[in-house]
Amino acid sequence: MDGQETIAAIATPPGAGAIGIIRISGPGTRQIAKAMLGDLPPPRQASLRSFRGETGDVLDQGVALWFPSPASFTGEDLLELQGHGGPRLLDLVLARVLGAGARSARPGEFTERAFLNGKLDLAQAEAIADLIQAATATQARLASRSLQGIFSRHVRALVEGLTHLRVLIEAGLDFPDEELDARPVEPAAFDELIAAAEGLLSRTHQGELIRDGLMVVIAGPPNAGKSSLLNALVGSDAAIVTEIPGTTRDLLRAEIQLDGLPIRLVDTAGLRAATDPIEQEGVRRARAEIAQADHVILLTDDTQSPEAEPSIPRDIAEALPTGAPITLLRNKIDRSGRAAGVRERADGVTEVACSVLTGAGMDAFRQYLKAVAGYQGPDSGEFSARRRHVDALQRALEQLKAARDASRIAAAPELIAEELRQAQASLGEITGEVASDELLGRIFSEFCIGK
Ligand SMILES: Nc1nc2c(ncn2[C@@H]2O[C@H](COP(=O)(O)OP(=O)(O)OP(=O)(O)O)[C@@H](O)[C@H]2O)c(=O)[nH]1
Ligand SMILES: [K+]
Ligand SMILES: [Mg+2]
Repeated sequence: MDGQETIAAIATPPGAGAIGIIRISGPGTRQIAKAMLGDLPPPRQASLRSFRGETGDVLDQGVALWFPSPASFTGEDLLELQGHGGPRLLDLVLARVLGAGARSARPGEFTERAFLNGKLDLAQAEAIADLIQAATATQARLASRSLQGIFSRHVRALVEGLTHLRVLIEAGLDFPDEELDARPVEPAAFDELIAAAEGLLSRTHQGELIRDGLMVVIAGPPNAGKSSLLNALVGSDAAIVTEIPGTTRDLLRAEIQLDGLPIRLVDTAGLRAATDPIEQEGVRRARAEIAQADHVILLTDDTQSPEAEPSIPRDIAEALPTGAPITLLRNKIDRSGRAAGVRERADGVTEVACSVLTGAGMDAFRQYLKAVAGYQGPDSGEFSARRRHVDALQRALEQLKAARDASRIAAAPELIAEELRQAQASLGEITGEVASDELLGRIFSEFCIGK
């Protein structure tokens, strides 16, 4: 983006409100300010002004805030007009600004310019969107910390350590004849960096869990008690429960929080070879959800086969995304007589025995859900993070380990240097030093207009 165009947008939410704010940024802002306000207000001071139309008529009166470049949010000349919050009035004032040479801003374009002008890095820019979209107090608190640059500082510290290693290794490449320090960098030199990367990855994962949570799909044969489980977790009669098998056909979604961990629950149609076309479609949808789940809870009715060790059907196990756990929940133990609890079987399957109806074993099940996700509680979060941050850190960690392995077998220093260079590039994706236009487009299009 060239930053040559001047952009404008209404920055306050749609609808009537006490105050409505219009934001203008870019090289034409100064001209627009003079045309509409009569003069350029003193920088960074609230100034009462009339906002004038093309013929000099007063459209509104309010506070004008003038931030000359570079000391502004975007780094460009920026003007904020704070007038009355009537939607028609705001449209009028915006039309006037556009008529004076600005164009409508795209979603997130102000923040994108702030990023491109070095006012904040990419992780901080994402934190702005997270702050605005935060649904819980914890999410807001962590997004605010990311916006303050707490996450970015951790990433930068890692990059610094990495750069130090690169300098040592690449110096050897550039001056191979100098005998002074021709000894290869010890593998131990990588260990500290790898430990730091592992620590940051774990904290980033907590931040991602608190921001995005996970999707848990409740599946199993008809009448196992899937909808009853959804209702018990939600704490209300969200789903229809009857003793008739095949009650649920549509997918039913509900969001819950376990101790600050957001969980998107999906109740599904009972899995069986249905003849009814509506139920068939329900089963098809259930399978499609399983294929996208972060965790599948497979219910069985324990009164049906209390003696057997129920197995996980192969087709279900294979439909799951790689790495997503599947848990067997033996329900209705109030009637089968089994003791409540969580146990890991010899074949590696984790089994939860509980009664959704009486609540026996349900607390242990809730604890188990958190533990499987690796969630350490609301206080474990230090900053907000996204999936792409976790992925980038994971890649950097693998590249660091590859560099250490290469140094262990005394591989060519070029190889070690290349792994380190790639690790640094992975970390650079988080803060945006390395970012494709496609990635930027994806990130900023999620913003609201005027931000
Ligand atoms: N005794 C007992 N009955 C239960 C328990 N959980 C559910 N039920 C009963 O089992 C029956 C079926 O429950 P649902 O929740 O509708 O089962 P479902 O798996 O959603 O069934 P479909 O939607 O038809 O596939 C209902 O009569 C429930 O009251 C339990 O823990 N103990
Ligand atoms: K049912
Ligand atoms: Mg149901």
